Amino acid sequence: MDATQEEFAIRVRDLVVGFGRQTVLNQLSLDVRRGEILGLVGASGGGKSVLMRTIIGLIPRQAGTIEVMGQPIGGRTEGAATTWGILFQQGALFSSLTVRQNIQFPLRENLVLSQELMDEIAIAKLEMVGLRPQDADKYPSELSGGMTKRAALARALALDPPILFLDEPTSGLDPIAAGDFDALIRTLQKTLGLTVFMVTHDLASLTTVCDRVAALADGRIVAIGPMRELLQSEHPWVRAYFHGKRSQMLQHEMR
Ligand SMILES: Nc1ncnc2c1ncn2[C@@H]1O[C@H](COP(=O)(O)OP(=O)(O)OP(=O)(O)O)[C@@H](O)[C@H]1O
Repeated sequence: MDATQEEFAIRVRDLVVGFGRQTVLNQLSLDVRRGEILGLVGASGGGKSVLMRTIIGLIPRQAGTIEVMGQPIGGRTEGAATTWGILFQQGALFSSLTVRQNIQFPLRENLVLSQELMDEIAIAKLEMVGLRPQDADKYPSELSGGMTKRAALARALALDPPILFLDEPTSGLDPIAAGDFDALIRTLQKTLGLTVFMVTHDLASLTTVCDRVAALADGRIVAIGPMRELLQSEHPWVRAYFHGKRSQMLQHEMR
């Protein structure tokens, strides 16, 4: 592995993705450094989820290259979605399975382990995300929003992935639960050395946990850097996003 491969967890070059006549990502390039938490912002419908799903290998691309942990991602990467840690915005857990069974799902799909070992792993992952062992037997309908996110995170961590992909992880949580979840992500990133790729609209998350923020507009990354640099960006969409009335109000509150 050369030095560049060691430095970057994800490298995207000249990526083109579209559906029918619509081009969603147009010659997009992006580097995610190993061990960083990168926040991705962009207009609604701008292509954030499409970018994440294309990197994971769930959506085919029309052009460009993608490397994850030094490995080129093919047009159709099978299995990546189960071996990397992914927290989708919706459909986080299988409703007919208990929390324990949900966490064990990727283990069963990818490994051959004894039930005893799988039970031990499930409890260890639950503790890692701040849930109690007795939560293992609950069904998703018996969990609060915050607990659901944590259980989904435990499942995402089941196979000890080097990268976590999070799609709006704090959406639907109250500010306290969202803050707790951000703190958890930060702790996991530090203790496990994870790289985190996070799509979010949450200004508090962007400010408090992201090492860098990338802004997606017109199908490309138009600005990338620490939040203080993004706030200085001259790009019209980035300015409108961070200096619009709502953002200003929040930033003022956060001071
Ligand atoms: N499977 C698909 N087939 C056709 N069009 C799609 C598909 N997935 C996404 N799109 C289109 O691609 C565009 C980008 O969608 P995407 O979900 O990535 O937006 P987003 O930036 O994540 O938005 P939001 O912040 O609202 O979640 C939209 O116009 C959407 O309709």
